[in-house]
Amino acid sequence: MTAILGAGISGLAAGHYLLRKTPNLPFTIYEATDRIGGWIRSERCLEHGFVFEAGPRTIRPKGPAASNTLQLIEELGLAEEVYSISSNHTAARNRMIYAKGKLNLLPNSLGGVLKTVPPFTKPLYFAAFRDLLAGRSETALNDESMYSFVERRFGKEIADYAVSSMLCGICAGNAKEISVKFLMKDLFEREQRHGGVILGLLKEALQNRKKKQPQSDKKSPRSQPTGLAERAKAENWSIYSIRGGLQTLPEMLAANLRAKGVSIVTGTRFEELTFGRDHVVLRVDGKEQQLQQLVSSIPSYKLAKHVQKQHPQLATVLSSIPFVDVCVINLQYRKPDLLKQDGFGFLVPPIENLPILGVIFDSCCFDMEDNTVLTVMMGGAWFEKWFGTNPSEEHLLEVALENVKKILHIEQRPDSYKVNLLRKCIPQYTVGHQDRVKAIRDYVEQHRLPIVLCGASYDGVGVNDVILSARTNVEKMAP
Ligand SMILES: Cc1cc2nc3c(=O)[nH]c(=O)nc-3n(C[C@H](O)[C@H](O)[C@H](O)COP(=O)(O)OP(=O)(O)OC[C@H]3O[C@@H](n4cnc5c(N)ncnc54)[C@H](O)[C@@H]3O)c2cc1C
Ligand SMILES: C=Cc1c2[nH]c(c1C)Cc1[nH]c(c(CCC(=O)O)c1C)Cc1[nH]c(c(C)c1CCC(=O)O)Cc1[nH]c(c(C)c1C=C)C2
Repeated sequence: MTAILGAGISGLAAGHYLLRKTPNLPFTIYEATDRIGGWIRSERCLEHGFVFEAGPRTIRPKGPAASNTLQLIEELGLAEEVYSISSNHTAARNRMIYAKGKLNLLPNSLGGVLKTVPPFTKPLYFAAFRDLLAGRSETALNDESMYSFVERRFGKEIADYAVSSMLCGICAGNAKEISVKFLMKDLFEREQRHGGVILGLLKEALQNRKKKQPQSDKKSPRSQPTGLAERAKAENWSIYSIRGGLQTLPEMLAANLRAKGVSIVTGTRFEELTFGRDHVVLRVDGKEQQLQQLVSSIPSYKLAKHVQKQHPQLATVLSSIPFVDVCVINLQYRKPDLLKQDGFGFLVPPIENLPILGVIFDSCCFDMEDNTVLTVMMGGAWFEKWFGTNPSEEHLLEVALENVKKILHIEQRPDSYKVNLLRKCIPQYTVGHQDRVKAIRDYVEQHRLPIVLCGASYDGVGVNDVILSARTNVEKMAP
């Protein structure tokens, strides 16, 4: 017997891959809340034709992890429900940052890199020169913060405006705390190896030319694009979602699993986890079950509580991965075209010292009939600084509306809104994260604990990453 803890997207994906690996092995998925999907939550207003997404709304189609998600979508028969946004759509081209009192379009072409574009005071290619001239870091580093790496190599402006905003828009995190390996592992390793990022890129390009080895020879079977991934490439998708909201994806996964006999139990809490030799005992709602293996897709800090008694050392590392709170406020105005500028939305760099992280222009990305729909995101690494520990919904809404008025000049009240306070929703891959995850997995292996870990706490925070994390870790399980 096997069980999966958590029915967020990673737990459900783990179920999908487990069923494929061992079709005759019975298993149950236990979910603590009364719904499936975890942070993926779409509230559909059929009457007025719009969707409020409380969590993720778009998925990236490029790269091996992305191809894996597209393959899953095809396997679930959802290919025709995909809603794609091509790279030349305004929602893909226009990403903005609010800085120095106005919205600034980020460069999306080579031309933009050659000119001086506000809020930057020099053309962006200057940053490449800076890296070439900066030389090697004085001491070899194992890890450092994203901010410190980018400031050292490319300068303070790039660190303050480009990288700090990008991190807000991916993990609601502080670039001064997040590990450079979270998004720039390759660049960091190039610097450590070659003494510079651009220098490393140039040297490697030369070496590759000498070897004349076609890249395609090196691809693993998993990264070979299949049907939908080929279509995404041919149609030049920038991002995509699913009609009716992203929640369709976990819903279809769950329906598919249930149709094949998998039991998904919601509203249940497992009380105790006891590891024995080659088995694990799970106590759920007063009943004990002996399992050969367990897949945990729940957040690391929650798992920590359950292993604390038997494995305090493991619990300490698990609970050392920090998480932040994000407030997501959806706003709907029953009037189209309230926005003066089309685009995906804007981010606010922390140096601006404003209480919002950014705003997504949902109705520019997706067809929302005659509505303007926006999502304001607030908090993250700065949640307590701005909102204390227990802010009221009214206060959060007023802060969001004040900033929408100030930045987007929308003065009217929304026709409908939803305030979602998502506690501990995004793990922070702070400096040392890679070593922490290695320590966790080494401990599990050395103590032969029959548990497999997947989900956002370990191998990446995007939807693609957590689905791939589920697949990779389930495929590694003993038969
Ligand atoms: C505001 C926001 C915006 C985002 N935007 C994007 C985006 O645009 N694109 C993108 O790719 N990604 C985005 N993400 C990230 C993505 O949504 C998450 O990484 C992903 O949904 C995490 O899935 P998961 O299954 O690992 O974890 P979760 O969704 O946290 O699922 C874990 C499940 O385990 C359950 N659980 C917890 N404890 C127990 C227990 N003791 N017993 C049983 N069950 C338990 C929980 O209730 C939950 O259902 C965003 C995330 C947030 C919060
Ligand atoms: C302001 C808060 C957040 C916004 N989105 C997220 C948060 C926390 C979460 C999120 N967004 C993206 C990912 C990663 C997906 C992946 O890599 O698989 C996550 C976890 C995608 C993303 N969104 C923005 C950027 C620059 C990225 C990186 C990938 C890409 O280029 O698509 C921009 C962006 N995010 C938010 C806003 C307001 C925004 C504005 C331009 C909100």
